[in-house]
Amino acid sequence: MNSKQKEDEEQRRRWGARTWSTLAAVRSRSPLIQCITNFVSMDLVANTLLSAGASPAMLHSIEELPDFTPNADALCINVGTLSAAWLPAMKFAAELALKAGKPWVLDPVAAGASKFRMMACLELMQLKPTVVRGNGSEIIALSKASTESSMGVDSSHESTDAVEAAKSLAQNSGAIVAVSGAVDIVTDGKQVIGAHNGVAMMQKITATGCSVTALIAAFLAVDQLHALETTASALSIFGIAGEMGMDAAKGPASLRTHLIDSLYGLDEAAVISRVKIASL
Ligand SMILES: Nc1ncnc2c1ncn2[C@@H]1O[C@H](COP(=O)(O)OP(=O)(O)O)[C@@H](O)[C@H]1O
Ligand SMILES: Cc1ncsc1CCOP(=O)(O)O
Ligand SMILES: [Mg+2]
Repeated sequence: MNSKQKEDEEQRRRWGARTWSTLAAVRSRSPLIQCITNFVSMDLVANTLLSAGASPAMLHSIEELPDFTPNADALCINVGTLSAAWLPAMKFAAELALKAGKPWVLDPVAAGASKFRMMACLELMQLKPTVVRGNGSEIIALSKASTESSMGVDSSHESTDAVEAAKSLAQNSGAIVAVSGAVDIVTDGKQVIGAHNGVAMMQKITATGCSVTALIAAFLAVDQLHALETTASALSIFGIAGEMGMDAAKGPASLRTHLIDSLYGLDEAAVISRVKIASL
């Protein structure tokens, strides 16, 4: 190997060791992750968190938040099935998490679909999420605060189309911004990291994006001081579970099952050998 190849291999090994260490911490500490998420995603999000070793709680009534949110280890807010009835609780939970010094993550599902949804996402962004994770179209729409594309939940952009939008959103909000896709992009507005794990069929399972956002919350619960790197590790782990699940899957339904099983069974050797994270 030449010196560049040796350096790349050393960087890849360091990422593998870091990623495994964070997953091992989630498994040993089983952080309590409060999820205010959409109806479609609740099952897969909860099972993703359980299989990673975390403890999910899908709790969204405003009456319970003062007792519960400050004691959770992280909060995940997802606007997938947003309604005016749910928005006050989302905002109150974010305020409580912020006040308690707990990490919280936002999944701006279909942010550009309507003015109401965009307004809700912008108001939630004001409450300082640690990380925002969306697909390319969602991050571009949010960065421009635009509903002109009036999109659904699926992306019509590649993640690489959204790098500048993600950097701008990170600079303006102070959040780490992650854009999922064939390569998952993570940025703090300056540094840009790429996580190259996963399989395309993951897009054909509803709520995989929601689930990886919740997994980011679980990883932040054990290491919020390195949010940029921790987010890249979570994205890589979920992608590796997809890759290993794909070896046994026949289509999206069986991939959903095998992804959960693979996430549950990940060991150090698989993680160290499969992690593909690098600075872009
Ligand atoms: N073409 C692809 N190749 C590999 N992994 C992908 C691809 N597209 C999406 N993924 C993975 O699937 C998951 C869901 O991503 P995505 O579909 O972009 O989010 P959303 O469901 O919010 O639209 C992420 O973990 C992402 O890394
Ligand atoms: C189909 C749908 N509609 C509202 S939320 C949702 C699930 C979106 O999940 P993901 O963003 O992970 O694809
Ligand atoms: Mg999504």
